[in-house]
Amino acid sequence: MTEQATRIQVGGTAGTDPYEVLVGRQLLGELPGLIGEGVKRVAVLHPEALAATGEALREDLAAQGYEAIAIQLPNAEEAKTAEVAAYCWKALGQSGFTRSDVLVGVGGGATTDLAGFVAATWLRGVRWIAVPTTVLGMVDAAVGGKTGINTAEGKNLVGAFHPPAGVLCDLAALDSLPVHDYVSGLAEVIKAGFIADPAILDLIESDPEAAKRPDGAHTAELIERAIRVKAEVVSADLKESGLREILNYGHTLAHAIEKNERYNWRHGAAVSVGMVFAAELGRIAGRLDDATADRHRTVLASVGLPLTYRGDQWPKLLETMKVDKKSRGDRLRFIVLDGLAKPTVLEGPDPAMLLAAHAEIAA
Ligand SMILES: NC(=O)c1ccc[n+]([C@@H]2O[C@H](COP(=O)([O-])OP(=O)(O)OC[C@H]3O[C@@H](n4cnc5c(N)ncnc54)[C@H](O)[C@@H]3O)[C@@H](O)[C@H]2O)c1
Ligand SMILES: O=C(O)C(=O)C[C@@H](O)[C@H](O)[C@H](O)COP(=O)(O)O
Ligand SMILES: [Zn+2]
Repeated sequence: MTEQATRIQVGGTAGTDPYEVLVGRQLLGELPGLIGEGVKRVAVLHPEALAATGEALREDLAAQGYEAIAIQLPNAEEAKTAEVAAYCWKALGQSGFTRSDVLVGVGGGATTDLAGFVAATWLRGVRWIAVPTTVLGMVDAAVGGKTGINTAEGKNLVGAFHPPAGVLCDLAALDSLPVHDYVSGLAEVIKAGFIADPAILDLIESDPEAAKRPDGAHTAELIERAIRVKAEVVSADLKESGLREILNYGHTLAHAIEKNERYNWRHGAAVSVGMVFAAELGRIAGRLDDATADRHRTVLASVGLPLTYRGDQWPKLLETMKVDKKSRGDRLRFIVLDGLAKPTVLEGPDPAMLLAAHAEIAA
């Protein structure tokens, strides 16, 4: 039975279909309503780590009369490849998936990015539902319709905007999440704090140890606040023609670090270093006050997120950053802060400025 859940609406403006993000416990009772009428087949895409969850969900859907299949994906970033997408297309083709059938992505951000991408591309777009099972998936990846895969040249370079029909954030899923992954997700929560909702930072600073636990006093509030930040931004600018770029705070360097580490760093850990870099860039550009720049280090370190990266890698990182999606021609663009919760774009910063900011994160 579905317990009382918090419902956050996304979209519904500028011609986009509205959908809801539900946050609570035991939410799977909501799934049939989201799957909708006249659906014959449902595919459950899940990572290896959630094999039992994926199979249980498949059995549940089969018991409800759907032709349900489970498609197991590799864990984490290994799922976000053209080969894995092709494997899914083959499974859907062999099962006769039509435009009236539905995909469900159950897992972390890597799983929902891949599941959403397969849904966006199969028959040029079928309905999909996100069931995020990590902090990061709940507060960021499953919301907003950015789907995609990586290529040899970099992170998320191929993808589509294809919003889900609904997002079910069952907080009970977080109980099995390794602490390393839990903390990684906090980087995106903290990002939401710096770009839009400083109350998030106050809550984490009030008890950093509790912030690292699913049973922490403020867990639900932190997750809901971060979702609201994301929902508001993507509702105003689904396709990133302007405002949505603020969600990329810290990501220009983060994606370059992830690629450089062959995706052995979690996304959130890289975003943590990327935000320290962006804060220094803002400070050096004369936009961000010292106290807010320093606060990045203290709040990120308080939950155990990294602040530095290997100093000898700068030329490679700079090269990779050139293919960041915010770049225009040869001009690099960064999200920086003009002050707390005042994100803005820094266009084509001087190379010396970038080097100086890099010196502040170089280990
Ligand atoms: N589309 C977007 O808007 C958006 C936003 C932010 C991040 N992302 C993407 O999200 C990805 C990172 O997502 P993530 O941090 O959730 O990592 P992840 O999806 O790689 O998951 C981390 C690990 O945890 C396992 N896992 C997932 N849920 C679990 C659970 N409940 N219990 C035990 N293990 C579990 C996974 O199988 C994986 O091994 C990156 O690829 C990033 O680019 C996308
Ligand atoms: O939703 C967005 O927009 C974001 O930028 C959120 C980011 O946290 C997320 O990592 C996103 O996948 C990055 O997108 P990209 O366009 O830089 O690949
Ligand atoms: Zn991110």
